[in-house]
Amino acid sequence: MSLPVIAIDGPAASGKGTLARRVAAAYGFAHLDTGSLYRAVGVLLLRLGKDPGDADAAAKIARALKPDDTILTDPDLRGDEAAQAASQVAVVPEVRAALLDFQRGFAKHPPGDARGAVLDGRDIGTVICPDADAKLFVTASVEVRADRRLKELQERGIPAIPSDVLEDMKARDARDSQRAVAPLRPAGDAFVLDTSAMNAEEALAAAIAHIGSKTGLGTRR
Ligand SMILES: Nc1ncnc2c1ncn2[C@@H]1O[C@H](COP(=O)(O)OP(=O)(O)OP(=O)(O)O)[C@@H](O)[C@H]1O
Ligand SMILES: Nc1ccn([C@@H]2O[C@H](COP(=O)(O)O)[C@@H](O)[C@H]2O)c(=O)n1
Repeated sequence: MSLPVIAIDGPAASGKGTLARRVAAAYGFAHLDTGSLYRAVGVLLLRLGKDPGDADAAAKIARALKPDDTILTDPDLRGDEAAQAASQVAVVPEVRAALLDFQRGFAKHPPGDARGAVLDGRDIGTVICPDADAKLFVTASVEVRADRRLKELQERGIPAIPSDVLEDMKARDARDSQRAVAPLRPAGDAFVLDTSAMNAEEALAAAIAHIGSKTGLGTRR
């Protein structure tokens, strides 16, 4: 019998990662942040001194990526350089193809004794898990998202110029939603959750209400 899968997609800093972690904890599911896979490919490419636009080198790295590779938890993945490199390697069809089995493997056989899987990214509901039991598309206005990212950077002690953060966010949105392969868009059957005026608790409550209505699943507490 297959285990339940929840797909959570959305643009940068929409809060999908925060929501995915909380949904996974609420249901006792394993969570995969699929952005970290693209970030890992981007960072490894930069460390080899290659250009993030080098499609052949990026595809080779993506094919070799394994679930227990230490790069997947490397703090360098969280930086803006990694985010920009990730969105460049993410346009390469061979990179996306190489990471497909990794993600579907996680959804089908989540690690440990997890009772299901939550995957967050850009194409989970449309490409990776089109048969997911529930799909959410988390969004917020680009200004709200840039403000969240700015606060996050400030909390980490990283200096940032507000207008640069907003422009970077717009550039990544454009690259992610306009690429030819697996562009960022809500699946036809996704529940669109605009968190512009919601805090993380309110977003979680709305997500749980939707997941419950679609699947009949109850949370652990
Ligand atoms: N509903 C919310 N209200 C306010 N802040 C939020 C909300 N959800 C998340 N945040 C904060 O916004 C920032 C971005 O959230 P998060 O990392 O979850 O976004 P993301 O969509 O996964 O981003 P990315 O795609 O860039 O990894 C974090 O600092 C997080 O704590
Ligand atoms: N399913 C996915 C996940 C991510 N990407 C690309 O990676 C970049 C970084 O993702 P974050 O979620 O960590 O911000 C993102 O901008 C996408 O270009 C993807 O294509 N598909």
